Amino acid sequence: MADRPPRIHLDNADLTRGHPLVVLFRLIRDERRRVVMATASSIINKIFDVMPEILIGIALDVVVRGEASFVAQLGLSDPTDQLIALGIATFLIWFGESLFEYIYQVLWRGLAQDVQHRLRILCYNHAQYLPTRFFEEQRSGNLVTILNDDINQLERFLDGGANTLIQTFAAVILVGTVFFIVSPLIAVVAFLPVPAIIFGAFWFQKRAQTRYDTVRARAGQLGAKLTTNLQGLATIRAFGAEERETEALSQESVGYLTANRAAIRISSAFIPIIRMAILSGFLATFLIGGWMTLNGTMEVGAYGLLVFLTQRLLWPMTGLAEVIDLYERAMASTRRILSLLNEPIAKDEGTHDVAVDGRFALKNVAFRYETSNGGVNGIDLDIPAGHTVALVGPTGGGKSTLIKLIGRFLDPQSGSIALDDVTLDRWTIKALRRSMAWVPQEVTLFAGSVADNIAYGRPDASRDEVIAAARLAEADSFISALPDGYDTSIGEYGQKLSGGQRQRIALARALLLDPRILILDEATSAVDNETEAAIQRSLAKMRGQRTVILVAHRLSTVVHADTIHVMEQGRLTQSGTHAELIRQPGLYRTLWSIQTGEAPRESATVEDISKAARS
Ligand SMILES: Nc1ncnc2c1ncn2[C@@H]1O[C@H](COP(=O)(O)OP(=O)(O)OP(=O)(O)O)[C@@H](O)[C@H]1O
Repeated sequence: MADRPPRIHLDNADLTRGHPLVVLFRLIRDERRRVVMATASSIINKIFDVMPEILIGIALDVVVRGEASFVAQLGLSDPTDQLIALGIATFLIWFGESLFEYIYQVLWRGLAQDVQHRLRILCYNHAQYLPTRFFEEQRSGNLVTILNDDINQLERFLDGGANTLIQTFAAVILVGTVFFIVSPLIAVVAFLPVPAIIFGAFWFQKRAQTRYDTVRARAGQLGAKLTTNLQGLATIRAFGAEERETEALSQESVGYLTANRAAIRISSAFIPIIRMAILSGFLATFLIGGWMTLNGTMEVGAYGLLVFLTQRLLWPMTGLAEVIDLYERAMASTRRILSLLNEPIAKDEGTHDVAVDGRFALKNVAFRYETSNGGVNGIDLDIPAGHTVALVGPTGGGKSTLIKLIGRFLDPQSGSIALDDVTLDRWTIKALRRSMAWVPQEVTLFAGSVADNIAYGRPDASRDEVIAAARLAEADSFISALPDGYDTSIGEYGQKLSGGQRQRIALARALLLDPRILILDEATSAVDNETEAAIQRSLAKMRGQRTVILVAHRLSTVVHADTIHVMEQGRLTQSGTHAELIRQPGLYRTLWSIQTGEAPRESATVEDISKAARS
């Protein structure tokens, strides 16, 4: 079944309602038959498991009472025949026990694997649709911990916990029945510790619960710190911060360790306490049964049977402690998993899904981040189809926020953004994603070949189409020079690609989509002059064919734009062509002077200026 793709519920509302355990069962509701078979195998195995004790009692009965024994009453009068029959029964019982142990192990552990597989895919899939804002507030390492660690905790519980619970319950019923048949008096005495054990288990569970919640939260923090540090290893090394970071990580690790110790102190106390309760039940059977046998009111075989069975009844209950321990850890993890699944996904309620022209109209758009005062305010902006529009301005001015709003990765809190006269919330997300291609500053390359990476948005693209896109992005010549050309593996070679080469692959990837709208988010900030010039040439070739929105710090990138908008403190403060802006006093002219190192000449052509800026 693990091969079957899991049923994905994007709307998890009805799936994740209720107690975590109920949610787990809901998750495997289509596996009812397997659960029933696994439960039956656990019970049958338990029946076989208590049989040897009964056989010991019967064997004692045979050797003590001979021809008057219980087995003799079944028709086997010769004690030797009785022993042989008992031997055969013992063999069959052990064989049956082993067989059903194998079956329940395979079934329960298989189910545990399926549950973890389904939850992992469900969570990952859900995470992909969460609003951008969620990730800006979460540390991604915490998400990795949920997807890995927390789901593994759950698997550990399901692996053996369900079986232990069922078998303990079955043992109480089975052994209790035998006890009541043989001696109701001893049955009552032997069962006296059971309520104490169950009470103890619940007492323990209550105390353990909060401690395990802390353990899981600490595990999330530790995972987040580890991920951040491993990703930023180059920076740590460059600043010689290794010792400081080891100390910081050690503090997180100590936090996790301390939380675990608190949980361990509670969980370790359970078995010794339960052992004392078991001792009282065992002693009662031992003494009262012995006294009754001495008095002749109980057979030796029955006495032996009860003494052995008390162990069978009470000892497995110590296993409850371990199960409750696993259960508490698993439920703490499940609560974290469910809190992720209950995060509302980004709204996709639009229905408009037609070919896109690429015309934007923003009216009085405002957006403010909850966790800072940053954002954008009062944005009025028209972007005609096929125009190249640039956003420039100081850091923190709101450029990235604005393009996230245009791409509908964020929704404005007031005002409206329309694409081709239809507000963004009325478009399907699919249509928006299909029409806009992004070239980010930080390029992510995935495992696979260079060609696979260029074709990431259109896996069905032919090799010719991939090469054409690479040519347009001026990436073809360096890709052809790689050891295996377009088939060069990114896994083996990715680290060796320069920032500029990665950037050109990203541009090719975007161009292969042939989007109506191309968004370059500081795509040229960190690249060499040659790559910047190459990207400029690519953009020049597609002028008028698609709407291009580019965010840039380097003004040389934007001189050719049809309109340049300057953003400061979340507002648009200047708009115009390069030639217009350079002539007016304002931030653009100041930035230009700083970047070129000279005051602009009014007669300078765009090409002159561009050259000056790049030199
Ligand atoms: N995820 C976030 N949570 C809270 N505040 C944010 C977040 N992202 C940005 N901000 C704030 O919003 C404001 C605008 O940021 P934004 O990233 O849009 O500016 P920018 O012009 O793109 O800057 P840069 O040129 O440095 O990329 C800043 O004050 C920033 O601190």
